[in-house]
Amino acid sequence: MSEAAIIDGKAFAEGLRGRVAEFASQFEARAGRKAGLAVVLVGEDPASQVYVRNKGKQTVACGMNSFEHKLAADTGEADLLALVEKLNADPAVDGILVQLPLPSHMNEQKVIATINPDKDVDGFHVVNVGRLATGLPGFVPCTPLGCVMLLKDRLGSLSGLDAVVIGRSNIVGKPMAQLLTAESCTVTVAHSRTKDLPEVVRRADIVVAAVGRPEMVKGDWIKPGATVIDVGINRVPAAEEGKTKLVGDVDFVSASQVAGAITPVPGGVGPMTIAVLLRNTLVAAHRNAGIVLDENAI
Ligand SMILES: Nc1nc2c(c(=O)[nH]1)N[C@@H](CN(C=O)c1ccc(C(=O)N[C@@H](CCC(=O)O)C(=O)O)cc1)CN2
Repeated sequence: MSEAAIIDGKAFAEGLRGRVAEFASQFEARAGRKAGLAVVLVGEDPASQVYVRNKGKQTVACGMNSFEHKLAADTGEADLLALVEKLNADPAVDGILVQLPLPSHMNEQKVIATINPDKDVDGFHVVNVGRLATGLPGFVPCTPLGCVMLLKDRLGSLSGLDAVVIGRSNIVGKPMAQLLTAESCTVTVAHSRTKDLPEVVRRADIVVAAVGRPEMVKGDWIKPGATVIDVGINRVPAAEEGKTKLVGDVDFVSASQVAGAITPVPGGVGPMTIAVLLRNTLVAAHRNAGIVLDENAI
């Protein structure tokens, strides 16, 4: 059996950002203003700080406005809600994203529910969750939409394929299952209580691992030739004393001996998250300005 093809999410994300930049420039010419994304960070979580910095840089690089709001970790929930309301009312802001996780004294659901669904470029608001579930146009969470883009780029049509999604989070597992169902896959959602998980995974043409457990999915769980999408980003100790490294939820070394194609970590799904966020922001800008956009062209 030959080694799996590597699905290069970093390169795909770069191409997507290039298309966003082209359409962003056309939007500016037609609307007389740039599309704008507001990102709110509460606290000093180091990983979140990096993600927010990268979001700002990539937004500007695509020719859109970036509005960053950094709040102290002890900010009251009411103050965060007031900021979100202000951004809802700001016509320069097309997309609003509150970086997760929030400090434990804040109610994430309440904060997300305060975002105007038509500016909710994360696709986390229940209105957008409902739109996705019923096939209405809305916003789809960035990571699962990025996974589907990679899958369609690799496989073309997904129709009739057996897919297993491991993990049932609101951010990845559940929307992923709905997107794959919309692509006419036969979808199984597996989780910590699934009986004989390796056997369930072995039936799948497409495996999406989003469970948050380092290298849990082993090569002998994978059907030969299957496409494996690894959403996990786990920091673990490296061989060298005192160092760490990133690994996914899939044991890459054994899985890549069996799979037909696989996303690496880093450089697979991760870079798609921000690229899709920029795409969603541009879509929001067109909808908010009443300008028609062929959303499939981006
Ligand atoms: N409001 C949101 N919060 C969070 C989201 C989200 O989509 N919306 N997702 C994650 C974090 N995230 C973006 O916010 C994100 C995660 C990972 C990457 C990425 O490019 N990962 C790289 C590795 C980066 C590294 O070296 O640490 C990769 O996998 O190649 C981008 C964005 C949680 N919060």
